[in-house]
Amino acid sequence: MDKIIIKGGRKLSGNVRVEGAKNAVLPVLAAALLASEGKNVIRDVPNLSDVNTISAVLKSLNAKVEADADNNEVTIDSEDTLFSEAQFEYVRKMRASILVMGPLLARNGFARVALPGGCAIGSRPIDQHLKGFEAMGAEITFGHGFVEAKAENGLKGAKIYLDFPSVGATENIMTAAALAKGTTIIENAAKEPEIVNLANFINEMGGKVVGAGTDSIRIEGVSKLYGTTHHIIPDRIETGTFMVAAAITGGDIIIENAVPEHNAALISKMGEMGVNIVEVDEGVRVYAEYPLKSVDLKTMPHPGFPTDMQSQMMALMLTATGTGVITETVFENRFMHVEEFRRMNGNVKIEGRSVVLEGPSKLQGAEVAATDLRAAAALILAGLAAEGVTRVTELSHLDRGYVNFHQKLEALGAEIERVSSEVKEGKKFTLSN
Ligand SMILES: CC(=O)N[C@H]1[C@@H](OP(=O)(O)OP(=O)(O)OC[C@H]2O[C@@H](n3ccc(=O)[nH]c3=O)[C@H](O)[C@@H]2O)O[C@H](CO)[C@@H](O)[C@@H]1O
Ligand SMILES: C=C(OP(=O)(O)O)C(=O)O
Repeated sequence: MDKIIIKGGRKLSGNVRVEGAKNAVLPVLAAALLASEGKNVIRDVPNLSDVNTISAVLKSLNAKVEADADNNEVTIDSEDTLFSEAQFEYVRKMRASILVMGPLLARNGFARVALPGGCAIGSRPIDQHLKGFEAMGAEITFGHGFVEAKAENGLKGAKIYLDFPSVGATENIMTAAALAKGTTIIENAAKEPEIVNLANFINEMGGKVVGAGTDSIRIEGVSKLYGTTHHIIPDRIETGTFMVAAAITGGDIIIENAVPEHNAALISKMGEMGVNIVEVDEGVRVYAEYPLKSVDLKTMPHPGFPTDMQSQMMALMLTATGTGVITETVFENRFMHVEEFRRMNGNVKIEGRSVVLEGPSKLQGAEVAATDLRAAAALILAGLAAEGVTRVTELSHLDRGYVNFHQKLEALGAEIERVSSEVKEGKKFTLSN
């Protein structure tokens, strides 16, 4: 079992470059299945375990997938007839596997996908995805742990109002509608930058999608889509995580490839805390000096504050002065990391869907376990600011969404290493509590 070991107290400085966005590449690789002629070449693909998982799903569906990890490129050839079933072994590993449902339904008129079930951050139902498919004429059935959608006479365009601007439902409905007969309108659609990225990709394949990035998306179905070359947008959550890394250490770093407009809510909140974030030619510069002051924040669908930055901001707020309240409105159970922060002497308690922080906490290094992807990053961030040594385990979560996270932090001056259980600790530097 790997662990990351951090000796806190170093200010970070220098430049770091963010990768292509995990949450943009997963729907794009699934949507590549829509092309029945020509190959799709996807560029700026991050080398993540989730990308390996979605690639395995595509292969299991009879697509040919070639990864060139050195050049961050994946090529997908989905010209042959596709199989219609996505197995539990993939969906269990990664919920985003459900995103093949829209493209399969569009291509084959049938899709059978293992039900994803809940995960560490909440129950995460898919009713809004299915409501969209049903409105387009699919019949939905459940059995033996699978959900099936069948549209024997093909999908028809429809007007769909989402109860909540679900990212996944918006993506799945967009891809299903791309090859449907007629026009589909998604109202109360998700507005995340990753939705715009997916709409651009569908259009590059020859589709007709307008309105992505607003709450009303219009998709005119076309009869065929063609392989193309597409670039993935930079990862706004990796960007945000490095913004917090600079701030929590009182450091000064430049994040290359960052797109500030994608992180407006985060930049505004960090600004309220006293962190300086300025646009520079390469991306953004982030610098901070203690003491930071605590704020209140509430996670919301984009352009609100992103739930995927909630745990990292909690780490930062632990080091800030005053009382802060974080309210999670997107997922019902995304506070598993709170107990781990308490093990690090964090003064934080859960009150319903909020946590209350009384700061600053004098963070102490401890052994902690990552409970989900962003919690993994947040615990490492807390370790950068803690007194003594922090050991973070359960790193499979981290590897889903961050490329070379500890190497990037080390290059910025952090005292950090990753060891596997077979290797003795303290290879690079002397670690003691
Ligand atoms: C691969 C990917 O892009 N993952 C992101 C995506 O997840 P994902 O697409 O799963 O997130 P959604 O926006 O769909 O989910 C948000 C909320 O809506 C609920 N819901 C969703 C669909 C549905 O049919 N019914 C329903 O009730 C979910 O349980 C959750 O409480 O957006 C989330 C919200 O920004 C991010 O945290 C995830 O990192
Ligand atoms: C929750 C996340 O991802 P997923 O939806 O893939 O679980 C995330 O990226 O923080």
